[in-house]
Amino acid sequence: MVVLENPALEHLPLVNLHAKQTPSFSGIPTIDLSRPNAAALLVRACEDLGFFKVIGHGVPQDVMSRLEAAAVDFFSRPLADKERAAGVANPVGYGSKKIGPNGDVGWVEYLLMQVKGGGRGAEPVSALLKQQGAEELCSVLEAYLWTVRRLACRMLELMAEGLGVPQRDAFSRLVADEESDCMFRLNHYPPCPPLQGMPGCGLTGFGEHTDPQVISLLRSNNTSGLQISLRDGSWVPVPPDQSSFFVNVGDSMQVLTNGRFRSVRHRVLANTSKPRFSMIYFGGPPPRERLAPIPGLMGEGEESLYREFTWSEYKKAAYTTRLADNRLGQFERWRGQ
Ligand SMILES: C=C1C[C@]23C[C@@]1(O)CC[C@H]2[C@@]12CC[C@H](O)[C@@](C)(C(=O)O1)[C@H]2[C@@H]3C(=O)O
Ligand SMILES: O=C(O)CCC(=O)C(=O)O
Ligand SMILES: [Fe+2]
Repeated sequence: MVVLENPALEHLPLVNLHAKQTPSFSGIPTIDLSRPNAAALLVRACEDLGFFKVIGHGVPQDVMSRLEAAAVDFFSRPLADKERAAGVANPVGYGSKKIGPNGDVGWVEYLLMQVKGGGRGAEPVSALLKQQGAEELCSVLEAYLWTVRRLACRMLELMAEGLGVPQRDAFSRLVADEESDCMFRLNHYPPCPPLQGMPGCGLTGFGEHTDPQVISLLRSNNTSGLQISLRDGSWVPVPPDQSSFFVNVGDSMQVLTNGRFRSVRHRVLANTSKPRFSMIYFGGPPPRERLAPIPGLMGEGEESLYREFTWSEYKKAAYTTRLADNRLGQFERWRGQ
């Protein structure tokens, strides 16, 4: 495996590892999708934390490990090869250290792809990859995206059921549509030695942020680094588990539930001894979709916390922000009144 070229550590953001702890935190909820109480537990986790771990998900282990192996192989190529094979990220393609267009950086290299129709192929990056000898990555990607999209829809249906929304596909239809704007990301965080002269500081792999989409499904290898933020602003580590999925509620889901589900802030710290590989499916709505609270969820006289906007407007606005910004803030109705 190659380590990122030109590390320039001094330009990467640091975090204080001695920051406030939360003694009362009872751990990341683990939900077994094969159990009959899954719908109620999903709702509780989305309301409390906006984050949970999923077991009994039905995605075959070999699909996950084959994709990881293909990703490890891709990231081990020379930089010029990776850039040629995927194009330089803008925003899709291969990126190293630079995240997004507005000056964010992290100790990470990645492959970001647009996913057609929620999970029916990662065009056009995969077309390029195929030409460049990454056939295994493309074929296993197809199988992975197909199963992970099904999993996303199943969880979104269970959430609707758990919330008592009569229309079972109220959320899932958004990521299942032919026009759905989903993305897929492979991240590689090389190990980073402890910072000399700065004890208690860690290097940021991927800075704190919320995901703009409806739902994100993350699978990683067994290397730690992911953290989530609780309501009091403290950070808690997420123990890695390569056989499970970790799911976060995105900004769009917070809007669809009028703030009942919480879009969780999360970040990744570089690990000092082992590389971390993660793969994340971001389920997003069709560009023209109007995002507003689901009517069946609104109490009598309840008003939307947000002014109405389309996913395409939200995504465009997101790309003018820095990672850590509160992207939903500018769409809140009562802001500044
Ligand atoms: C700094 C940025 C990177 C990002 C686009 C943005 O301007 C703000 C949102 C970022 C994010 C976070 C979740 C996903 O990783 C991502 C693909 C997304 O949809 O929004 C990234 C964007 C990116 O890396 O292009
Ligand atoms: O790589 C990870 O573990 C999380 C990355 C992430 O949050 C993202 O890509 O949006
Ligand atoms: Fe994220």
